[in-house]
Amino acid sequence: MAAQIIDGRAVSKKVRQRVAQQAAQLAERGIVPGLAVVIVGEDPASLVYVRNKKRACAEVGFYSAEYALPQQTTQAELIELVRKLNRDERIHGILVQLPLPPHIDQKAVIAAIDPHKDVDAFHPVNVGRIMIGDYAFLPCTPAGVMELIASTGVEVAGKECVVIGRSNIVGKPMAMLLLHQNATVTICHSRTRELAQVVRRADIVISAVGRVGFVTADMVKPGAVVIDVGMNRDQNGKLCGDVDFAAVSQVASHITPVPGGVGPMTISMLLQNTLTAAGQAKDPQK
Ligand SMILES: Nc1nc(=O)c2c([nH]1)NC[C@@H]1CN(c3ccc(C(=O)N[C@@H](CCC(=O)O)C(=O)O)cc3)C=[N+]21
Ligand SMILES: [Mg+2]
Repeated sequence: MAAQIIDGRAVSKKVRQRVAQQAAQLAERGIVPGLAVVIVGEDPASLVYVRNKKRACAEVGFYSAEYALPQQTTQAELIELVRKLNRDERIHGILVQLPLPPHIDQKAVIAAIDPHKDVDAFHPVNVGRIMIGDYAFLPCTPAGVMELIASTGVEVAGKECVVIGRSNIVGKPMAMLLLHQNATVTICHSRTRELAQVVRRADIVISAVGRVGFVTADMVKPGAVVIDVGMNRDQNGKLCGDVDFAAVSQVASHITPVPGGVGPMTISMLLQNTLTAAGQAKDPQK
């Protein structure tokens, strides 16, 4: 039987409706949530994401400011802008689009962001808070994945969850969110032995590898939930995930498509975090 397709755009729309309602309530207190998006260089894919984020902000009634800096911007100049945004009262969330050009130290830039405005949850303070389960900001992509799993009605507690990929942005925080919901979590990576066998144990598989066709049908336990975080381009330049969707959807119980799965949720959770940041900011009327 074919898997149920998890509609990331539909789940995303619900989250954005909730965010828009709460933004309207904040507006009564004179607060308009504001997001600054900073991009260095002209990577066409990054420019598309930035445009999507800007549009999403407008849809939920947020203020947004875009800073498009030239490729040759120095680290000092970028950090100076970040510090200016830290002080800017209209801005509640700061997103510095990654990756940055190779001459800029990503860690130094992330560390310069005020943790209260770090809506990506990449700052070491926020990463640490995720680790101990005491967080204001959820890491956007993993949080989006949790919402998608919740939308299936499949219980996470006690389940075998396998995360493929160990990045600081997806794999590691993903494992933490699953653990906080009492899953049994395994993280697989390029050095994992018998990866297919490990993945086959999973009730819930989350792939964040970055390789077309990495997750094949033989690696998936019948009835498993399969979440595809991959964002790759195939030979024809078409956006696709890590999962062999046609074959795996014959084995899984629920599966996310790419596009239309995790991607739209990432932006919704970014909006959610910006709203949270604005709600915790000082009330301008007091
Ligand atoms: N500081 C930082 N934070 C990020 O969150 C961040 C980043 N840097 N750098 C780049 C990645 C990538 N990312 C995406 C967000 C939404 C979609 C998205 O909406 N995708 C749509 C399709 C988009 C299309 O058609 O190209 C979908 O999957 O349906 C994709 C990718 C956020 N990122
Ligand atoms: Mg997607």
